[in-house]
Parts: sequence; structure tokens; C-alpha cells
Amino acid sequence: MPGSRLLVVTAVAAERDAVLAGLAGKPPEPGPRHEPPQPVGSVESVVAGVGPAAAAAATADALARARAEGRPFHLVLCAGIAGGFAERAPLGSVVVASRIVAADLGAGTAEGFVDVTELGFGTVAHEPPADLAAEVAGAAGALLAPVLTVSTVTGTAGRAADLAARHPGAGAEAMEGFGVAEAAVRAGVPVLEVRAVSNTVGPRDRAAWRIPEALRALSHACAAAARPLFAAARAGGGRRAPRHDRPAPGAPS
Ligand SMILES: O=C(O)c1cccc(C(=O)CC[C@H]2O[C@@H](n3cnc4c(=O)[nH]cnc43)[C@H](O)[C@@H]2O)c1
Repeated sequence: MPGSRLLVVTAVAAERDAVLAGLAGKPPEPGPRHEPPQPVGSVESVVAGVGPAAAAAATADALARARAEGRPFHLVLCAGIAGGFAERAPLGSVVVASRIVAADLGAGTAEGFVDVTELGFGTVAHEPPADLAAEVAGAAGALLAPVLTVSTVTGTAGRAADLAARHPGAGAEAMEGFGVAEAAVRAGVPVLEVRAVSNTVGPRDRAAWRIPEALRALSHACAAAARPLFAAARAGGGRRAPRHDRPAPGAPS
């Protein structure tokens, strides 16, 4: 559909497959692995790799190429699995970001962590369109809450408590959202983040990760939210994000 284009950014191919199957209305049922989904015409996907730097680079590249080719994107969806803050986001639940927050971008000091905004170097949070995020969360039966972006997966109770204290109400942590949002905001394209919880934020227990269940939950959430997502892509996310061709205010020159 011309004029309605959605860019999906995931870290790995399994997340992409889950999202595209959901958007195509074919979320997988439990059981043997399904075929990769057929592409939906107005959706393109990028498998960016893990972490905010890879996510920002891949998103910026996809947005710039599409714009140069005269087929710009109207909405960016960052999606994947995540760690959930247990009291709000249990295993298998889904979180839609009300804010996308860079949680470890800053400096350690004798008084504790100071983020880059407090240091005077720009922003540590991006805001998805509030109405759209709420509508997608409602359609998907998801928690609407801040999603933290970290470069290191939390592996201790101490760090989990520290993050929860600094970000009261946070629903989940993952590793790509802020990078995707940096690229999208600079290109003037609205951005959403949707995460399904594969593990709890806390002491590292790799055996307790429930990745297949989270991927299924992600797929079902995307199926349930497909209508508002496509409507938003047609409308450009409801509102344009501010565009930064120059460094963002407060960024070092
Ligand atoms: O701990 C390990 O051994 C390990 C092995 C393979 C991959 C990982 C990851 O951490 C993958 C991170 C990947 O998934 C998202 N994710 C999922 N849960 C979390 C989390 O609790 N904290 C941060 N990120 C998480 C993330 O967006 C990455 O794409 C670990």
C-alpha cells in the first residue's frame, strides 16, 4: 500500500520471524517450528544485531536508503524479547514502551550513576507517540511502561534493584530500543518498542529463560496490534517526530 510503510527492527532473525508472522495474522501455535512468514507488502524488516549501536546503525541505514529511493518509512517498530521487572512484567507478558530510556548511558561517580542529561550531553529518553503506544498496548493486552535499553544484560540482584530505583515503573530491559529510537527521531519518523518477556531482570539464570514462549507472545501481540500499527503507519504515527539533521540539542559539537 503506497504511503504506508512500517520498518520492523529486531536484534535476531527469530524475533523478526515472530513479528512478521504476527503482522501477517499468522502467529505460531505451540509445536514444531513453522515456516518463515510471507512478507507483508507494506512492512520491511531489519535484523540489526544485538545492542544499541548495531540497532542505531542498521535503523539509520534502512531509513536513509528508503528515503533516498523515494519510499520512506512512516513508522519504526523495535521489537523482540526482553527481561521483565518481575513485579510488573512476568515471563511471557508483553510490554509496550511509554518511554524508551538509555539506562546505562552516563558516568559512575562516588555518589552513584549520573546520566548524560544530568552531565549536560543530550538525551537519555525518547517518547513514542503516547496515543499510539496506549492503543497498541491495549490491543495487545500489554503493559504500557518505560522500557530500558542497556548495553549489559543485568545479572545481579543489586543491579536490578539499582535500575528499579532509578526508573520506578519500568517494565522491561532490552538492548536495542534507544539505538533504534535515536535513528528514528533524527529521521523524523515516529518509533514504538514492543517487548515480550523471556526472563526476569535479576540474578543471571540462563536456564530459566523462556525464549520460545516469549517469541510466541511477541507474535500474538503483533497480530493483535496489527490494525493500529498499520493505521499509524498510514498516518505517520499520528504525529511526526522532531527531525534532527544537526546534532540534537545538548549534544557535544
Ligand atoms: O547470558 C547469556 O548466556 C546469553 C546468551 C545469549 C544471549 C544473551 C542475551 O542476553 C541476548 C540479549 C538479547 O535479548 C534481549 N534481552 C532478552 N532478555 C534481556 C535482558 O534481561 N536484558 C537485556 N536484554 C535482554 C536483548 O534486547 C538482546 O537482543 C545472553
